[in-house]
Amino acid sequence: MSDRLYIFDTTLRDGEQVPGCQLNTVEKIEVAKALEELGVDVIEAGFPISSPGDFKSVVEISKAVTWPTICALTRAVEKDIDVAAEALKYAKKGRIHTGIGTSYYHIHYKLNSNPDEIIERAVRAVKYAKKYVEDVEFYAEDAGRTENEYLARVVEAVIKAGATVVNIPDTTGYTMPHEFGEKIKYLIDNVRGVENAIISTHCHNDLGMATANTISGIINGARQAEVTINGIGERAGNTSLEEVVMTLKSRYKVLNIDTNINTKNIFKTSRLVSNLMNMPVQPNKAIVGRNAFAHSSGIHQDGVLKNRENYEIIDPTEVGINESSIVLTARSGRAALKHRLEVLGYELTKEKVDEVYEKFLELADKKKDIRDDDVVLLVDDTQRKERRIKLDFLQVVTGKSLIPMATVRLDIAGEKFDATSSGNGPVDAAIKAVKQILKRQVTLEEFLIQAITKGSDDVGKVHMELDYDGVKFFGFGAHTDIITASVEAFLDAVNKMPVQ
Ligand SMILES: CC(=O)SCCNC(=O)CCNC(=O)[C@H](O)C(C)(C)COP(=O)(O)OP(=O)(O)OC[C@H]1O[C@@H](n2cnc3c(N)ncnc32)[C@H](O)[C@@H]1OP(=O)(O)O
Ligand SMILES: CC(C)C(=O)C(=O)O
Repeated sequence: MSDRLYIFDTTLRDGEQVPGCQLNTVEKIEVAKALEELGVDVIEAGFPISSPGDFKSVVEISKAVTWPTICALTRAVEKDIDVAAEALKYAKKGRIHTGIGTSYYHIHYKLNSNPDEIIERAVRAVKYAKKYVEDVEFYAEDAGRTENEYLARVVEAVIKAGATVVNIPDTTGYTMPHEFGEKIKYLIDNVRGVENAIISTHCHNDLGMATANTISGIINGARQAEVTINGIGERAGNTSLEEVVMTLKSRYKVLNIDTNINTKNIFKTSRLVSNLMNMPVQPNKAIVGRNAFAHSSGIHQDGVLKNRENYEIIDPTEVGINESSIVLTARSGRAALKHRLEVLGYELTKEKVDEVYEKFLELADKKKDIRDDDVVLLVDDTQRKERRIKLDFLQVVTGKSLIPMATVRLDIAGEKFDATSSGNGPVDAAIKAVKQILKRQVTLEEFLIQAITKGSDDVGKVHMELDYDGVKFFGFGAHTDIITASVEAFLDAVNKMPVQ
């Protein structure tokens, strides 16, 4: 039979401690409702004594949320507990989360106390909170750096005092997975009455091991994990909800542990939190980062297109992402390009794909990522080769305090023609040189240049409208060099005119 892990979300408390991530009450309610929809068991809604705004948020979240337990944080201080209890009065299921530091540092340098006095304060706080609510969670702050024998004494005492959940935080993110796992196992094996409480993990990510430590704690008997969306939280952050949940889901056969999380809501909740808190998700963040299901190198893309599971351990739809993405870069191969062409509606022969691929590599070496627009332009560009009048060569001299000059060589039905011209700008000089060769009376009626995306490495798109003998001809060109794009657009229109 499988075991159940309770998910305790502290995005609205530990996550919200991050500078710049503070939310107002309305925003907090929106996040709380999303967390409820996601299926978390406990929402830590705030630290009510800390400010009137946080107090109000805990009150309003308690009213707005239907079934998850609403938790409020306190110190081992009676006034904190009174205020938390007051804030939780509308919660259908309320929990007070109280606690105190237990490491040598915290006892001596933060609390100016001693180990026995800390146990007394811990017990007093739990008993005091029990006057208000049945569900009392105790945290042994900095448990990660607390000696196991002493920690076991603290845990035993608070469970005896009535704690229903005991949180073993690695507050400073100091432990390694084997140490954290051993700590949890030590408590499970040595604390009398441990079966009367749930042991919880609350790991910070200072050494990048928050998720590994949490999983190690779970393997060793913890049955509640304290997590945040996107792993946000004090300093380097907390354990991320999505990483823990998807580890349990992906490695179910080994771990045999369930959660109540509706994983299909993970991505949208991640984006909601990121947007409301102005906290971008790093692109390579596991599960929810922009690149978590994006494949950019040719060998991987080919593998994914043959069978997604060659390079993906999670089906992106399981976390609410529509599909894996194949990102075209200079490291992509023909399989990826062909796939993109097909998505865009092009069925090209192998030879044609090879031709487009060569152009694609030239462009991809200049431009960081290739978008659909670029691919369309590349196909158009290879078709351009079949035209009667082609641009063979273009050289432009331009700059501040210089007269712009352009030299153009055109290939007209296999014969080469050169011309040089000045102009009031480099485009004007180039078009004048082209006109010298063509000797046609064409008028440029409209000229539009656009950058397709955003970077200075972008492809410039040029649209032109020419008038020849009272008839309009439209031309289109695209290139990372806008003067080349302009000449190509001009020639595109000219190629559509009747042959002289
Ligand atoms: C590890 C964590 O993430 S814990 C949660 C951290 N979150 C926050 O701190 C946000 C909310 N905090 C606050 O709003 C304020 O710090 C308050 C309201 C709690 C206290 O404010 P102040 O009374 O001005 O105290 P201040 O913040 O300067 O110092 C904290 C005091 O609490 C004591 N303290 C710290 N933790 C605990 C605890 N768990 N139990 C009892 N006392 C504690 C400190 O020793 C210090 O006491 P001292 O002034 O006698 O030395
Ligand atoms: C208050 C506790 C649970 C905490 O946030 C920590 O120790 O990191």
